[in-house]
Amino acid sequence: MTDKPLVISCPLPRTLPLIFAPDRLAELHARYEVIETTDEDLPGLPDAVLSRARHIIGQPPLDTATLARLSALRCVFNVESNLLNNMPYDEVFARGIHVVTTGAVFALPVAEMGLGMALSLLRGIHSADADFRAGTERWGGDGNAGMRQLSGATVGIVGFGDLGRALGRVLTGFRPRLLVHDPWQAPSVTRAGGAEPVGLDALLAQSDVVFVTAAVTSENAGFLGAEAFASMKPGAAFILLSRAEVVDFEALMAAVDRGHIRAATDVFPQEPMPADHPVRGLEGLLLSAHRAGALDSAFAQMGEMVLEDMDLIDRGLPPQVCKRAERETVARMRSRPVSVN
Ligand SMILES: NC(=O)C1=CN([C@@H]2O[C@H](COP(=O)(O)OP(=O)(O)OC[C@H]3O[C@@H](n4cnc5c(N)ncnc54)[C@H](O)[C@@H]3O)[C@@H](O)[C@H]2O)C=CC1
Ligand SMILES: O=C(O)C(=O)COP(=O)(O)O
Repeated sequence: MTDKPLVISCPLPRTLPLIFAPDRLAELHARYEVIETTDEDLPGLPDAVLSRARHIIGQPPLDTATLARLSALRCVFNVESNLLNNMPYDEVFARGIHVVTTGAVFALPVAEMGLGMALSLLRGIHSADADFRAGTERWGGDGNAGMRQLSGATVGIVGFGDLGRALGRVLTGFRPRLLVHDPWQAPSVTRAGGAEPVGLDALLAQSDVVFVTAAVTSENAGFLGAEAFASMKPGAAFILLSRAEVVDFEALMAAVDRGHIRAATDVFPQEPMPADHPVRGLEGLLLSAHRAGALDSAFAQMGEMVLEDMDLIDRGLPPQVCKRAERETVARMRSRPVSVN
Protein backbone atom coordinates (compact mmCIF):
# COMPACT_ATOMS: atom_id res chain seq x y z
CA MET A 1 0.00 0.00 0.00
CA THR A 2 1.26 3.51 -0.84
CA ASP A 3 0.05 6.95 0.17
CA LYS A 4 -0.71 7.86 -3.43
CA PRO A 5 -4.37 8.44 -4.34
CA LEU A 6 -5.97 5.33 -5.73
CA VAL A 7 -7.41 4.90 -9.22
CA ILE A 8 -9.53 1.92 -10.22
CA SER A 9 -9.11 1.14 -13.91
CA CYS A 10 -11.60 -0.90 -15.96
CA PRO A 11 -11.69 0.84 -19.35
CA LEU A 12 -12.70 -2.08 -21.61
CA PRO A 13 -12.94 -2.18 -24.60
CA ARG A 14 -10.20 0.41 -24.24
CA THR A 15 -6.90 -0.47 -22.61
CA LEU A 16 -4.58 1.82 -20.67
CA PRO A 17 -1.85 1.63 -23.38
CA LEU A 18 -4.45 2.61 -26.00
CA ILE A 19 -5.58 5.73 -24.19
CA PHE A 20 -2.31 6.79 -22.53
CA ALA A 21 0.84 7.42 -24.60
CA PRO A 22 3.86 5.76 -22.90
CA ASP A 23 4.98 8.94 -21.11
CA ARG A 24 1.44 9.64 -19.92
CA LEU A 25 1.01 6.10 -18.66
CA ALA A 26 4.23 6.53 -16.69
CA GLU A 27 2.81 9.77 -15.28
CA LEU A 28 -0.43 8.04 -14.30
CA HIS A 29 1.52 5.38 -12.40
CA ALA A 30 3.82 7.97 -10.83
CA ARG A 31 0.91 10.02 -9.52
CA TYR A 32 -1.53 7.26 -8.55
CA GLU A 33 -1.73 3.74 -7.27
CA VAL A 34 -3.63 2.04 -10.11
CA ILE A 35 -5.70 -1.06 -9.47
CA GLU A 36 -6.66 -2.74 -12.74
CA THR A 37 -9.88 -4.73 -12.68
CA THR A 38 -12.93 -5.53 -14.80
CA ASP A 39 -16.54 -4.39 -14.58
CA GLU A 40 -17.47 -7.83 -13.24
CA ASP A 41 -14.71 -8.02 -10.62
CA LEU A 42 -14.96 -4.47 -9.27
CA PRO A 43 -17.71 -5.16 -6.69
CA GLY A 44 -15.61 -8.05 -5.35
CA LEU A 45 -12.64 -5.80 -4.53
CA PRO A 46 -12.03 -5.53 -0.78
CA ASP A 47 -13.38 -2.57 1.17
CA ALA A 48 -9.78 -1.54 1.83
CA VAL A 49 -9.46 -0.82 -1.90
CA LEU A 50 -12.94 0.50 -2.71
CA SER A 51 -12.97 2.90 0.22
CA ARG A 52 -9.74 4.54 -0.98
CA ALA A 53 -10.61 4.86 -4.69
CA ARG A 54 -10.62 8.51 -5.72
CA HIS A 55 -11.12 8.04 -9.45
CA ILE A 56 -12.50 5.34 -11.72
CA ILE A 57 -11.34 5.04 -15.35
CA GLY A 58 -14.18 3.25 -17.14
CA GLN A 59 -17.92 3.04 -16.63
CA PRO A 60 -18.57 -0.11 -14.60
CA PRO A 61 -22.13 -0.84 -13.55
CA LEU A 62 -22.44 0.36 -9.96
CA ASP A 63 -25.30 -0.55 -7.67
CA THR A 64 -26.19 1.42 -4.57
CA ALA A 65 -24.31 -0.95 -2.27
CA THR A 66 -21.07 -0.77 -4.29
CA LEU A 67 -21.39 2.99 -4.61
CA ALA A 68 -21.72 3.26 -0.83
CA ARG A 69 -18.46 1.33 -0.42
CA LEU A 70 -16.72 3.77 -2.81
CA SER A 71 -16.72 6.35 -0.06
CA ALA A 72 -13.81 8.48 -1.34
CA LEU A 73 -14.88 8.50 -5.00
CA ARG A 74 -14.66 11.89 -6.72
CA CYS A 75 -14.96 11.13 -10.42
CA VAL A 76 -15.90 8.47 -12.94
CA PHE A 77 -13.89 8.98 -16.14
CA ASN A 78 -15.94 7.33 -18.86
CA VAL A 79 -13.49 6.61 -21.65
CA GLU A 80 -15.90 4.58 -23.78
CA SER A 81 -17.39 7.52 -24.14
CA ASN A 82 -21.14 6.92 -24.58
CA LEU A 83 -22.99 6.88 -21.30
CA LEU A 84 -24.75 3.77 -20.09
CA ASN A 85 -27.66 4.03 -17.70
CA ASN A 86 -25.88 1.66 -15.34
CA MET A 87 -25.44 3.47 -12.05
CA PRO A 88 -27.78 5.33 -9.69
CA TYR A 89 -26.96 8.75 -11.14
CA ASP A 90 -29.16 10.61 -8.63
CA GLU A 91 -27.06 9.24 -5.79
CA VAL A 92 -23.83 9.77 -7.72
CA PHE A 93 -24.67 13.45 -8.22
CA ALA A 94 -26.06 13.86 -4.68
CA ARG A 95 -22.66 12.77 -3.40
CA GLY A 96 -20.94 15.34 -5.61
CA ILE A 97 -19.20 12.68 -7.69
CA HIS A 98 -18.43 13.85 -11.22
CA VAL A 99 -19.19 11.66 -14.23
CA VAL A 100 -17.26 12.84 -17.26
CA THR A 101 -16.62 11.55 -20.76
CA THR A 102 -13.79 11.87 -23.25
CA GLY A 103 -16.01 11.62 -26.33
CA ALA A 104 -14.80 14.96 -27.70
CA VAL A 105 -11.64 13.22 -28.94
CA PHE A 106 -13.71 11.75 -31.77
CA ALA A 107 -15.14 15.04 -32.97
CA LEU A 108 -12.49 16.05 -35.51
CA PRO A 109 -11.79 12.54 -36.84
CA VAL A 110 -15.53 12.04 -37.43
CA ALA A 111 -15.94 15.51 -38.92
CA GLU A 112 -13.11 14.90 -41.39
CA MET A 113 -14.59 11.54 -42.37
CA GLY A 114 -17.97 13.22 -42.84
CA LEU A 115 -16.41 15.86 -45.07
CA GLY A 116 -14.71 13.17 -47.15
CA MET A 117 -17.98 11.30 -47.52
CA ALA A 118 -19.81 14.46 -48.57
CA LEU A 119 -17.25 15.27 -51.25
CA SER A 120 -17.24 11.69 -52.47
CA LEU A 121 -21.04 11.52 -52.67
CA LEU A 122 -21.35 14.89 -54.41
CA ARG A 123 -18.55 14.22 -56.92
CA GLY A 124 -18.81 10.42 -57.21
CA ILE A 125 -15.18 9.83 -56.23
CA HIS A 126 -15.69 6.31 -54.86
CA SER A 127 -18.16 5.26 -57.56
CA ALA A 128 -15.96 6.58 -60.40
CA ASP A 129 -13.04 4.63 -58.97
CA ALA A 130 -15.14 1.45 -58.92
CA ASP A 131 -16.31 2.10 -62.50
CA PHE A 132 -12.73 2.62 -63.67
CA ARG A 133 -11.62 -0.67 -62.12
CA ALA A 134 -14.54 -2.43 -63.78
CA GLY A 135 -13.66 -0.88 -67.17
CA THR A 136 -16.93 1.07 -67.28
CA GLU A 137 -15.59 4.54 -66.56
CA ARG A 138 -17.04 7.59 -68.29
CA TRP A 139 -14.58 10.30 -69.27
CA GLY A 140 -14.77 14.01 -68.59
CA GLY A 141 -18.16 15.64 -68.27
CA ASP A 142 -19.86 12.39 -69.30
CA GLY A 143 -18.85 11.03 -65.91
CA ASN A 144 -20.36 13.97 -64.06
CA ALA A 145 -24.09 13.49 -64.52
CA GLY A 146 -25.86 14.56 -61.33
CA MET A 147 -22.63 15.74 -59.69
CA ARG A 148 -22.48 18.98 -57.75
CA GLN A 149 -20.26 21.23 -55.64
CA LEU A 150 -20.14 21.35 -51.88
CA SER A 151 -19.10 25.01 -51.91
CA GLY A 152 -22.10 27.23 -51.32
CA ALA A 153 -24.44 24.27 -50.69
CA THR A 154 -27.11 24.28 -48.00
CA VAL A 155 -25.87 21.85 -45.36
CA GLY A 156 -27.98 20.49 -42.52
CA ILE A 157 -26.56 19.01 -39.35
CA VAL A 158 -28.91 16.98 -37.15
CA GLY A 159 -27.44 17.01 -33.63
CA PHE A 160 -25.02 19.85 -32.84
CA GLY A 161 -22.93 18.39 -30.01
CA ASP A 162 -19.18 17.84 -30.19
CA LEU A 163 -19.33 16.00 -33.52
CA GLY A 164 -21.81 18.36 -35.15
CA ARG A 165 -19.96 21.50 -34.12
CA ALA A 166 -16.64 20.04 -35.35
CA LEU A 167 -18.31 19.36 -38.68
CA GLY A 168 -19.49 22.96 -38.78
CA ARG A 169 -15.89 24.05 -38.25
CA VAL A 170 -14.34 21.85 -40.94
CA LEU A 171 -17.02 22.98 -43.41
CA THR A 172 -16.35 26.70 -43.02
CA GLY A 173 -14.01 26.83 -46.04
CA PHE A 174 -16.91 25.68 -48.21
CA ARG A 175 -19.03 28.63 -47.03
CA PRO A 176 -22.23 26.62 -46.73
CA ARG A 177 -25.55 27.89 -45.54
CA LEU A 178 -25.53 25.86 -42.32
CA LEU A 179 -28.84 24.69 -40.85
CA VAL A 180 -28.96 22.83 -37.54
CA HIS A 181 -31.67 20.87 -35.81
CA ASP A 182 -30.95 20.06 -32.16
CA PRO A 183 -33.98 20.14 -29.85
CA TRP A 184 -31.81 19.94 -26.72
CA GLN A 185 -29.75 23.00 -27.60
CA ALA A 186 -30.46 26.68 -26.95
CA PRO A 187 -30.76 28.64 -30.23
CA SER A 188 -28.01 31.05 -29.20
CA VAL A 189 -25.61 28.12 -28.70
CA THR A 190 -26.43 26.87 -32.20
CA ARG A 191 -25.90 30.37 -33.61
CA ALA A 192 -22.57 30.65 -31.79
CA GLY A 193 -21.51 27.57 -33.80
CA GLY A 194 -22.18 29.51 -37.01
CA ALA A 195 -25.49 27.82 -37.81
CA GLU A 196 -29.16 28.71 -38.13
CA PRO A 197 -31.36 26.75 -35.71
CA VAL A 198 -34.28 25.25 -37.63
CA GLY A 199 -36.91 22.55 -37.25
CA LEU A 200 -36.21 19.08 -38.62
CA ASP A 201 -38.72 19.45 -41.48
CA ALA A 202 -37.14 22.66 -42.75
CA LEU A 203 -33.64 21.17 -42.52
CA LEU A 204 -34.60 18.06 -44.50
CA ALA A 205 -36.53 20.00 -47.15
CA GLN A 206 -33.81 22.59 -47.78
CA SER A 207 -30.48 20.81 -47.40
CA ASP A 208 -28.30 19.54 -50.24
CA VAL A 209 -26.30 17.56 -47.69
CA VAL A 210 -27.64 16.26 -44.36
CA PHE A 211 -25.23 15.05 -41.69
CA VAL A 212 -26.58 13.09 -38.73
CA THR A 213 -24.55 13.44 -35.57
CA ALA A 214 -27.38 13.16 -33.04
CA ALA A 215 -26.91 10.84 -30.08
CA VAL A 216 -29.50 8.12 -29.59
CA THR A 217 -31.73 9.04 -26.67
CA SER A 218 -34.71 7.51 -24.90
CA GLU A 219 -36.84 9.82 -27.09
CA ASN A 220 -35.50 9.66 -30.63
CA ALA A 221 -35.07 6.04 -31.75
CA GLY A 222 -35.83 5.74 -35.47
CA PHE A 223 -36.87 9.38 -35.78
CA LEU A 224 -35.48 9.59 -39.31
CA GLY A 225 -37.75 7.31 -41.32
CA ALA A 226 -39.42 6.97 -44.71
CA GLU A 227 -41.20 10.31 -44.46
CA ALA A 228 -37.99 12.12 -43.57
CA PHE A 229 -36.14 10.65 -46.55
CA ALA A 230 -39.05 11.36 -48.90
CA SER A 231 -39.03 15.00 -47.79
CA MET A 232 -35.39 15.47 -48.81
CA LYS A 233 -34.47 17.11 -52.12
CA PRO A 234 -34.01 14.62 -54.96
CA GLY A 235 -30.32 13.76 -55.26
CA ALA A 236 -29.44 15.20 -51.84
CA ALA A 237 -26.82 13.43 -49.74
CA PHE A 238 -27.58 11.86 -46.36
CA ILE A 239 -24.57 11.05 -44.18
CA LEU A 240 -25.03 9.00 -41.03
CA LEU A 241 -22.19 9.29 -38.53
CA SER A 242 -23.63 8.80 -35.04
CA ARG A 243 -25.63 5.60 -34.55
CA ALA A 244 -27.89 3.56 -36.82
CA GLU A 245 -30.63 3.54 -34.16
CA VAL A 246 -31.64 7.12 -34.96
CA VAL A 247 -32.78 6.05 -38.44
CA ASP A 248 -35.15 3.48 -39.84
CA PHE A 249 -32.36 1.71 -41.68
CA GLU A 250 -34.67 -0.23 -44.02
CA ALA A 251 -36.32 3.04 -45.04
CA LEU A 252 -32.92 4.62 -45.66
CA MET A 253 -31.96 1.69 -47.89
CA ALA A 254 -35.27 1.96 -49.76
CA ALA A 255 -34.82 5.71 -50.36
CA VAL A 256 -31.34 5.10 -51.78
CA ASP A 257 -32.50 2.08 -53.80
CA ARG A 258 -35.15 4.08 -55.61
CA GLY A 259 -32.57 6.74 -56.41
CA HIS A 260 -34.26 9.54 -54.44
CA ILE A 261 -31.19 10.31 -52.31
CA ARG A 262 -27.58 9.22 -52.13
CA ALA A 263 -26.16 8.28 -48.77
CA ALA A 264 -23.14 7.28 -46.73
CA THR A 265 -23.04 5.53 -43.41
CA ASP A 266 -20.37 4.70 -40.87
CA VAL A 267 -22.77 2.88 -38.53
CA PHE A 268 -25.13 -0.07 -38.86
CA PRO A 269 -28.00 -1.74 -37.02
CA GLN A 270 -25.75 -4.75 -36.51
CA GLU A 271 -21.99 -4.45 -36.26
CA PRO A 272 -20.49 -6.35 -37.96
CA MET A 273 -23.15 -6.70 -40.66
CA PRO A 274 -23.92 -10.21 -41.96
CA ALA A 275 -21.90 -11.21 -45.02
CA ASP A 276 -25.04 -11.61 -47.14
CA HIS A 277 -26.82 -8.41 -46.05
CA PRO A 278 -28.39 -6.52 -49.00
CA VAL A 279 -26.71 -3.30 -47.85
CA ARG A 280 -23.48 -4.60 -49.38
CA GLY A 281 -24.95 -4.57 -52.86
CA LEU A 282 -26.84 -1.30 -52.66
CA GLU A 283 -25.61 1.17 -55.25
CA GLY A 284 -25.62 4.79 -54.09
CA LEU A 285 -24.77 3.93 -50.48
CA LEU A 286 -21.17 4.61 -49.45
CA LEU A 287 -20.18 2.13 -46.74
CA SER A 288 -17.68 2.56 -43.90
CA ALA A 289 -17.22 -0.04 -41.16
CA HIS A 290 -17.51 2.24 -38.10
CA ARG A 291 -14.08 3.74 -38.70
CA ALA A 292 -14.89 7.45 -38.45
CA GLY A 293 -13.74 8.16 -34.92
CA ALA A 294 -11.40 5.29 -34.17
CA LEU A 295 -8.01 6.87 -34.85
CA ASP A 296 -5.07 6.03 -32.58
CA SER A 297 -4.35 9.73 -32.19
CA ALA A 298 -7.89 10.25 -30.87
CA PHE A 299 -7.66 7.43 -28.35
CA ALA A 300 -4.33 8.75 -27.08
CA GLN A 301 -5.91 12.15 -26.31
CA MET A 302 -8.20 10.47 -23.80
CA GLY A 303 -5.37 9.88 -21.34
CA GLU A 304 -4.23 13.49 -21.62
CA MET A 305 -7.71 14.70 -20.80
CA VAL A 306 -8.10 12.31 -17.88
CA LEU A 307 -4.76 13.30 -16.33
CA GLU A 308 -5.54 17.00 -16.58
CA ASP A 309 -8.94 16.66 -14.96
CA MET A 310 -7.69 14.30 -12.27
CA ASP A 311 -5.16 16.95 -11.32
CA LEU A 312 -7.86 19.65 -11.11
CA ILE A 313 -10.13 17.43 -9.02
CA ASP A 314 -7.23 16.44 -6.74
CA ARG A 315 -6.72 20.17 -6.09
CA GLY A 316 -10.36 20.69 -5.19
CA LEU A 317 -11.26 22.19 -8.56
CA PRO A 318 -13.93 21.08 -11.04
CA PRO A 319 -13.03 19.06 -14.15
CA GLN A 320 -12.67 21.32 -17.18
CA VAL A 321 -11.36 19.16 -19.99
CA CYS A 322 -13.68 16.18 -20.23
CA LYS A 323 -17.40 16.68 -20.82
CA ARG A 324 -19.63 16.38 -17.78
CA ALA A 325 -22.64 14.12 -17.82
CA GLU A 326 -25.64 16.29 -17.00
CA ARG A 327 -28.16 15.25 -14.37
CA GLU A 328 -31.07 16.07 -16.70
CA THR A 329 -29.93 13.95 -19.63
CA VAL A 330 -27.47 11.34 -18.34
CA ALA A 331 -30.04 8.59 -17.90
CA ARG A 332 -31.68 9.38 -21.26
CA MET A 333 -28.64 8.59 -23.40
CA ARG A 334 -28.95 5.39 -25.46
CA SER A 335 -26.01 5.38 -27.92
CA ARG A 336 -24.52 1.95 -27.36
CA PRO A 337 -20.75 2.00 -26.86
CA VAL A 338 -18.72 0.14 -29.48
CA SER A 339 -17.34 -3.32 -28.71
CA VAL A 340 -14.41 -3.02 -31.14
CA ASN A 341 -12.09 -0.04 -30.62
N1 LIG B 1 -19.01 6.98 -35.99
C1 LIG B 1 -18.15 7.18 -35.02
O1 LIG B 1 -17.00 6.77 -35.11
C2 LIG B 1 -18.56 7.91 -33.79
C3 LIG B 1 -19.89 8.05 -33.46
N2 LIG B 1 -20.24 8.71 -32.32
C4 LIG B 1 -21.66 8.82 -32.00
O2 LIG B 1 -22.08 10.15 -32.28
C5 LIG B 1 -22.97 10.61 -31.27
C6 LIG B 1 -22.75 12.09 -31.02
O3 LIG B 1 -21.48 12.28 -30.44
P1 LIG B 1 -21.12 13.68 -29.75
O4 LIG B 1 -21.34 14.78 -30.70
O5 LIG B 1 -19.79 13.51 -29.14
O6 LIG B 1 -22.22 13.70 -28.61
P2 LIG B 1 -22.88 14.99 -27.94
O7 LIG B 1 -23.60 14.49 -26.75
O8 LIG B 1 -21.87 16.06 -27.79
O9 LIG B 1 -23.94 15.46 -29.03
C7 LIG B 1 -25.12 14.79 -29.32
C8 LIG B 1 -26.14 15.84 -29.68
O10 LIG B 1 -27.34 15.21 -30.09
C9 LIG B 1 -28.39 16.11 -29.71
N3 LIG B 1 -29.70 15.49 -29.80
C10 LIG B 1 -30.40 14.78 -28.87
N4 LIG B 1 -31.59 14.42 -29.36
C11 LIG B 1 -31.66 14.90 -30.63
C12 LIG B 1 -32.65 14.84 -31.65
N5 LIG B 1 -33.79 14.18 -31.50
N6 LIG B 1 -32.39 15.47 -32.82
C13 LIG B 1 -31.23 16.12 -33.02
N7 LIG B 1 -30.25 16.22 -32.09
C14 LIG B 1 -30.47 15.60 -30.92
C15 LIG B 1 -27.98 16.52 -28.31
O11 LIG B 1 -28.65 17.69 -27.90
C16 LIG B 1 -26.50 16.75 -28.50
O12 LIG B 1 -26.20 18.10 -28.82
C17 LIG B 1 -22.66 9.77 -30.03
O13 LIG B 1 -23.86 9.42 -29.40
C18 LIG B 1 -21.92 8.57 -30.53
O14 LIG B 1 -22.69 7.42 -30.39
C19 LIG B 1 -19.32 9.30 -31.52
C20 LIG B 1 -17.99 9.19 -31.80
C21 LIG B 1 -17.50 8.44 -32.93
O1 LIG C 1 -16.55 5.21 -31.93
C1 LIG C 1 -17.71 5.53 -31.65
O2 LIG C 1 -18.66 5.42 -32.44
C2 LIG C 1 -18.00 6.10 -30.38
O3 LIG C 1 -19.10 6.55 -30.18
C3 LIG C 1 -16.96 6.07 -29.36
O4 LIG C 1 -17.48 5.92 -28.11
P1 LIG C 1 -18.06 4.55 -27.57
O5 LIG C 1 -16.92 3.68 -27.28
O6 LIG C 1 -18.89 3.95 -28.64
O7 LIG C 1 -18.86 4.93 -26.37
